[in-house]
Amino acid sequence: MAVTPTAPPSCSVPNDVQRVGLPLIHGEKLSRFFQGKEQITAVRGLNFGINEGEVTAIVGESGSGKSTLLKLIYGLLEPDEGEVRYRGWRIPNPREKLIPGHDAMRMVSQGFDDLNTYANVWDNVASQLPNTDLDAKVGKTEAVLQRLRLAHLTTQRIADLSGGEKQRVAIARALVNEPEVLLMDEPFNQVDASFRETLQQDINAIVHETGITVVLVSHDPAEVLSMAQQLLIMKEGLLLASGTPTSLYQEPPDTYVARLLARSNTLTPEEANELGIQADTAITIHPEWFVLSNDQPNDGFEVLDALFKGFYEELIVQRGALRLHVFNLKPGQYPAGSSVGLEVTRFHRYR
Ligand SMILES: Nc1ncnc2c1ncn2[C@@H]1O[C@H](COP(=O)(O)OP(=O)(O)OP(=O)(O)O)[C@@H](O)[C@H]1O
Repeated sequence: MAVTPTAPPSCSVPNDVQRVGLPLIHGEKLSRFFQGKEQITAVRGLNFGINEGEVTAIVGESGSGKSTLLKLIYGLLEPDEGEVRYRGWRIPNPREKLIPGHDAMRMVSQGFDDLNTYANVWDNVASQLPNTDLDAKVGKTEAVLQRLRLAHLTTQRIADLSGGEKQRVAIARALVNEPEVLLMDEPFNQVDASFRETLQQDINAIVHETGITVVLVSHDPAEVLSMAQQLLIMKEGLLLASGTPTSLYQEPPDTYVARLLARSNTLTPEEANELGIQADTAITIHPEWFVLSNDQPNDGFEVLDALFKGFYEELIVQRGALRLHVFNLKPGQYPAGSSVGLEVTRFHRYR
């Protein structure tokens, strides 16, 4: 939903004029450089929109500019070019605001730096609220601790918690002020798979119940494919693509996106031809877009390795110079050294 006219926020920039009709968060020609021995381009020329009440994930390989973009959205860094707007109002930069960070947003950074290690869970969260209304302070703290499944840990010191529990406290601390936007840098980095799933479900439920907008950074898209409505894909400071996880997964706009989202196989036209596919440009075949069989003993691929993944295996197979990654849903059927026939059920052609 596009932004409609509103009064300026408490942290508005003098003389700024609201631009209506934009998405909730709108970035335009946004660039940020750092001075090292040489100039480092952290983000360059980004144009993007983030919708209200959705989860948006910024994904990309290490050093692609994800954290820098998150800090520019929050107002912790000043853009060198371009701007970011929230509800059509420009986000103040650190020179324009005494305590940097937009008033309607809260950020959970990597490494729990904001938590007071020697205080208990309750005090870490409650300290975010003023003492002007003590009943409200207690009620809100209790509610958010309950919501994040921390009610049984209120008297524990942060130092005695697991990484996953600390992450929940950091999120509770950010949410207790009822921000309109929650920004999170690698929120699932230090947590195991089963913990990650329940935390994702809890965040999704909070988005659903409160209408909060969530923007998170992840270097591993597999973590966020199921929870984000939009992905912003970064590479070397550029916004390479944006869209829904499904559309970007099924129809990747280029080979970087295909590799990032699906650990996909990228084949030259000559390699595609070896699989019986006529192509003028590179093609992509995701590892699950194959049917495996024992039917081609002379024309099969040699299994170089069978990597155990639980209910499936990732086979690394080779025929001549052509090497592929293929998923096998019947672990143990094609051990290393055996031969396997492959039929391609689907492939993606780049335009
Ligand atoms: N304060 C800084 N001073 C100098 N260079 C910086 C600074 N912050 C970021 N950079 C550089 O900008 C580029 C983008 O960094 P950024 O942290 O935004 O990437 P990222 O995608 O979040 O990486 P990661 O996934 O490894 O955290 C990198 O080359 C980084 O070294």
